[in-house]
Amino acid sequence: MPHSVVVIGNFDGVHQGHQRLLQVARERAHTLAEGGRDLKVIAVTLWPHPMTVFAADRAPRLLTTLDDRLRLLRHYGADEVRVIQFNREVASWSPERFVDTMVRPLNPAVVIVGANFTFGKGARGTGETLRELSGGDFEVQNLGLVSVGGRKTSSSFIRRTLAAGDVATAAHHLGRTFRVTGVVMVGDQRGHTLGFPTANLAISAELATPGDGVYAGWLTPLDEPDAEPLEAAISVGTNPTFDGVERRVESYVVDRTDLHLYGRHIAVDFVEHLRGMARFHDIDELITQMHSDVKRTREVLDATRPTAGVTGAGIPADSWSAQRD
Ligand SMILES: Cc1cc2nc3c(=O)[nH]c(=O)nc-3n(C[C@H](O)[C@H](O)[C@H](O)COP(=O)(O)O)c2cc1C
Ligand SMILES: Nc1ncnc2c1ncn2[C@@H]1O[C@H](COP(=O)(O)OP(=O)(O)O)[C@@H](O)[C@H]1O
Repeated sequence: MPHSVVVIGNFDGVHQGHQRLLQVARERAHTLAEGGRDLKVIAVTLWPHPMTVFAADRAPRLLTTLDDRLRLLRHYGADEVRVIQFNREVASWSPERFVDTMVRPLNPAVVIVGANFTFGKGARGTGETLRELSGGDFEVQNLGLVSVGGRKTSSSFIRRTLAAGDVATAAHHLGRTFRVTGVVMVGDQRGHTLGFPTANLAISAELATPGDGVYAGWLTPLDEPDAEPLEAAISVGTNPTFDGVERRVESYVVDRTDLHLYGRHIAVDFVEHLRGMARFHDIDELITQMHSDVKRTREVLDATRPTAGVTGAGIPADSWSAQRD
């Protein structure tokens, strides 16, 4: 069996730190080429998130689905992804057993992990443990955490910035805009009356969503090959003006009246936070505010327009949540 380059992690969000790991893995795979061929880069990831197994009520809302995680890991450099189904049994493995079962069979020449990586029972194993357990059979490369704008990139930091509505900072750490996907649901049928029809997505209990507020972003139909991202003013919340109870992501595609989006699979990419969600006592005030949101949306997006063939998230359409239906 030829050697491989292995990267291990949760990889939630496949953020800039994860991307760096994959980039270094690709470089090593090239330098260590055997018989004129780069070694295979294998990403090993855990699913579900370990916290789901130990304290489901404290499990984080994830930045992407498993499906998108796999797609993104491949996009950023993995040739192959191995998913370890995480459960109490796997969690109880000693670091030795973890390495013997999950790492050695991949015949790594080098294993690359991030500085905050832990594994094995009680998360006792670290990069250093991995090095001791290698017995010199493979090299262990322990990478420092990537920082963006003076803050260390981590999935939990990105989750916090999203919860606070700071989608621009989340995007800097993700290396692309934060994206929510889903099938357009029927809402309260009020949007058309207000002059702002919105494509509504239900909010998943398992996945992260930006905090309540109004955002500028992009709506991309995923079930239409080569669909261009459309400018959108996005509202996240319960529509407090109308005493709504259900939290939703509602996107108004700027200046379009010809869209039929019910039942369509779409992606919504968040570019910038415009304001907090407000409760208006007069509907005309809401409408006036929405006009100004749309104006601001145009200004923000004109400055960040993605290039052709690239999704609103800033990466090629076929690498990211593409045409799944
Ligand atoms: C750009 C934008 C801004 C919005 N801002 C608010 C707001 O501040 N307060 C509020 O209650 N609803 C807000 N909404 C949500 C509207 O109330 C909602 O889209 C409307 O009630 C239509 O709901 P429906 O899609 O279920 O028919 C906003 C929607 C958009 C598109
Ligand atoms: N510019 C647009 N942006 C978003 N959706 C639009 C637009 N134009 C038409 N639509 C369609 O209108 C529907 C939303 O209408 P709306 O009155 O807001 O009802 P709902 O309460 O179901 O959201 C969307 O699902 C979509 O099919």
